[in-house]
Amino acid sequence: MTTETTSTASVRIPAPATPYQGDIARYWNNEARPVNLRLGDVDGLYHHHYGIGDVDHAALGDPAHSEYEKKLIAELHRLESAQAEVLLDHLGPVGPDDTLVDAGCGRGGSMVMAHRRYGCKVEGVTLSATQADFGNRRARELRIEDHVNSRVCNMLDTPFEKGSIAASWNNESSMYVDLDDLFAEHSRFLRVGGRYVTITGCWNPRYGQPSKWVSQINAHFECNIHSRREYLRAMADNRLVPQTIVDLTPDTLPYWELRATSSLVTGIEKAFIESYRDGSFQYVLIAADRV
Ligand SMILES: C[S@@+](CC[C@H](N)C(=O)[O-])C[C@H]1O[C@@H](n2cnc3c(N)ncnc32)[C@H](O)[C@@H]1O
Ligand SMILES: CC(C)=CCC/C(C)=C/COP(=O)(O)OP(=O)(O)O
Ligand SMILES: [Mg+2]
Repeated sequence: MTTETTSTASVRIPAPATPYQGDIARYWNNEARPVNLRLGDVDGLYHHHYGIGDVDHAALGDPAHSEYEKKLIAELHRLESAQAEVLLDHLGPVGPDDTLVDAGCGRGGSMVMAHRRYGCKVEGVTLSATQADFGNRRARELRIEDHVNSRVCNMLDTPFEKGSIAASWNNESSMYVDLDDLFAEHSRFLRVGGRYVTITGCWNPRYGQPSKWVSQINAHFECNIHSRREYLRAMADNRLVPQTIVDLTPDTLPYWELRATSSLVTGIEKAFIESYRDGSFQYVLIAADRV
């Protein structure tokens, strides 16, 4: 089912592997929310993930000031980029000759950051041709297209050679796939001793089952949030051994509380805030060694 069906400015578009993947491709092809585009416009790094860290209230200043909304957007963007920096901190030693894989790369903001930090190649895969075109256009504008490349490709079935990749990650993209299939593919293309990192939202087994808030988030994004237990079990089954697990829930709440006050709200803020507060949902980073 990987017949090429069409192509856009810079990418080949294989047929979706499943009807669900076709739905997700359409979802991201049509996505143009101001909360993502206006934040990306701040410095040209376009993210589709959330923020962590303390809000800088001094930088925000007086809410009555005419420049406040602009400052608020810059602050939300700063927290989202801080999230990506923390993910990159956990990739382990990476050199300029290495290649990294961003699985579910969105518009490519994290890929640019990884290349700037390590000078390495970064290969991104997304189901969305719009996103891959966007990421490749940004890479050309930044003159880093020889190092940063996005393609339309199922992250469960990539063209990367066995053992060829130094490190790889999923940043808020693992809730769209079966975790066994996902980690089998990372494990295949990662070299032994390589590093895998994910930042994800997962439901908390201590709560019992997915809460109504988690169900709302799934419906909002057409995704299927896994439990923390599923992550650890699927990693263990696929030669990925957790080295670091960080509960980022307390670090992401300030981002959501700030976002809920902005003009760019999308309606999903309450579900994140309530589920993080009631303990049914957690925002975690897991960094694992490929053994
Ligand atoms: C919430 S966005 C995260 C984007 C990016 N990681 C970031 O931090 O900005 C989810 C991404 O996962 C991608 N995705 C979902 N399922 C996928 C699959 N099976 N193969 C490749 N990409 C997939 C979507 O196309 C989208 O780019
Ligand atoms: C933590 C979880 C469960 C994430 C689900 C995946 C997702 C849609 C992430 C954010 O994308 P986005 O930046 O496009 O979303 P928004 O428009 O809400 O900012
Ligand atoms: Mg966003």
